[in-house]
Amino acid sequence: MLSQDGSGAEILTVEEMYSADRLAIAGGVAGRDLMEAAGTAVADSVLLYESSRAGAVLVLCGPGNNGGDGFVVARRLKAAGRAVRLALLGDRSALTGDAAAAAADWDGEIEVLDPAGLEDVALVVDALFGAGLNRPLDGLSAAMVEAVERAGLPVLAVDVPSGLAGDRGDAPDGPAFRADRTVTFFRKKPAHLIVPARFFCGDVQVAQIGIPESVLQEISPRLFENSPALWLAGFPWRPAEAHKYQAGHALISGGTEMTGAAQLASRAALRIGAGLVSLACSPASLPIYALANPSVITLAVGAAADFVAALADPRRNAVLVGPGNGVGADTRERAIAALEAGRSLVLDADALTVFEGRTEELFKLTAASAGETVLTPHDGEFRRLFPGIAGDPLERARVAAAQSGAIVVLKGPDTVVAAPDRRASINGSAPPWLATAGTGDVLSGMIVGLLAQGMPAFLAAGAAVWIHAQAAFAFGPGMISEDLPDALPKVLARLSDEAGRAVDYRKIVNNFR
Ligand SMILES: NC(=O)C1=CN([C@@H]2O[C@H](COP(=O)(O)OP(=O)(O)OC[C@H]3O[C@@H](n4cnc5c(N)ncnc54)[C@H](OP(=O)(O)O)[C@@H]3O)[C@@H](O)[C@H]2O)[C@@H](O)CC1
Ligand SMILES: Nc1ncnc2c1ncn2[C@@H]1O[C@H](COP(=O)(O)OP(=O)(O)O)[C@@H](O)[C@H]1O
Ligand SMILES: [K+]
Repeated sequence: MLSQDGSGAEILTVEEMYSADRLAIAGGVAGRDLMEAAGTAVADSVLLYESSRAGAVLVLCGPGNNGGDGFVVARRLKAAGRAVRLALLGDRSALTGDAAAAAADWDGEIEVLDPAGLEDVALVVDALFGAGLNRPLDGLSAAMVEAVERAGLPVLAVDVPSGLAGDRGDAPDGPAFRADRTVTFFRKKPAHLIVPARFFCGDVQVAQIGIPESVLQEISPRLFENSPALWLAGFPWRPAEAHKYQAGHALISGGTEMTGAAQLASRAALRIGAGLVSLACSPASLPIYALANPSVITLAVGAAADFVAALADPRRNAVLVGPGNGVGADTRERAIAALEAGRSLVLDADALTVFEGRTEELFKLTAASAGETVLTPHDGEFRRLFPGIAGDPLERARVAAAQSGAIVVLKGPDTVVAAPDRRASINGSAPPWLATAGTGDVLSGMIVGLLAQGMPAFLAAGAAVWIHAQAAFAFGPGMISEDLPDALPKVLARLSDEAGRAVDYRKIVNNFR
């Protein structure tokens, strides 16, 4: 499965990466060759992207295989004519296996790791610890991190910046290198994507080192970087002969005071392709909604029973409750009605908050519902709904999905989409200008729009999160939430080109000219 940069979209835990190494070696690839390829990829990256800063490359080697990679880097750089120094943490005689062999091939000096020895250094290659780090850095390695940071030297990390645990996205327990670039091997690891760990990695480059793709069948990863590779094949492009009812009918619950939220969601649901959108609101607020949204059907819903009646039409196949709905019994009743009607459902914002302390009731209903449910909390809403769940965003989203039986979209700079069966995706890049009022409403509207078109919830949520971020990139800084729905067509056009559908549309257009 290929992601945008051409590497696989799978993300491997450290344990899974060790399995990949083991399986490759069992399949006849020599461990020493993997290390040679890894070190060579890092050296190539140094030679390709290094700035014109004067001075030597200082390779810091640790006691394990990450250090072994470092010896290869140093040898390759020296062979390419680059001035290079190498410093080792610990004793050379303590090196074993492939790392000892790589050290034996290094014919230069082996310095003692010394935080005071940073004069005339242009770039630091951090090969102290990679996947094997099992406790916070201390002593000499911690002092080295601090000295490099004080000196303001650029850092290229091998596999993972030392001090970070590859599996974890939260802040490191001790000092860690802040790398400008990290070269990792075969597939990314969780720390390369989850914030704040991601911020320690800089640009992440994935190098292929000879591990065959076939090892993934045995490993069967459950975690992916969010990219079209995950969901494009299931994207609901309109067939040429479709009428609007075949593209689904989303029912969106609107509030009485915060009327903007449901309008943003409705526009987004239409832009992402829902055939029809009905917006249910109080009779008093109906003129506000109706005047501003000519393509949206407005329904006056006074009492809870009116919302149940609106759900009676089976063509209203996907429902969104929450944006601007208000934290009251009304909102909860609407959510419950949608669950009991067995619709595909998105619960966002106030529809999450109204279940604070009542999650047992909610989760019983999600389990019993004939439709899939998507919960889209930001961090604050997540804490309200799932007060006992700790860990980094990936772990929290996964536990919440298992507890609730719903797809959980934990929003942030690294939005995680998790399913009850542990499938999860992490969105690797979203621009910070998405952090503005109303963008979450747009996202929930996009998800319900895709659900209405029949896309399975895990894929719909992943697609919406990715497209949402891409639309924000396409618009650029200064974007406000109103801009987002109207930025969707550009991203959809690019995607439909990628999916090969654009050809069909062009044929149709040309036939009529
Ligand atoms: N064939 C392969 O497998 C390939 C692997 N590759 C490379 O190998 C890397 C993984 O190598 P690895 O497993 O040897 O672990 P690594 O990160 O070097 O450190 C382990 C050592 O550190 C020690 N230690 C841990 N924490 C510590 C601390 N805080 N402070 C001090 N010491 C600490 C720990 O010692 P101990 O726990 O026994 O005390 C142990 O001795 C991987 O990231 C990639 O770069 C590539 O070459 C491709 C092929
Ligand atoms: N620092 C950030 N970088 C990138 N995206 C962000 C950042 N902070 C928030 N977002 C995204 O912005 C959106 C905000 O949603 P939400 O908090 O629900 O806003 P609102 O309630 O105002 O609609 C989410 O999609 C989230 O992933
Ligand atoms: K490292």
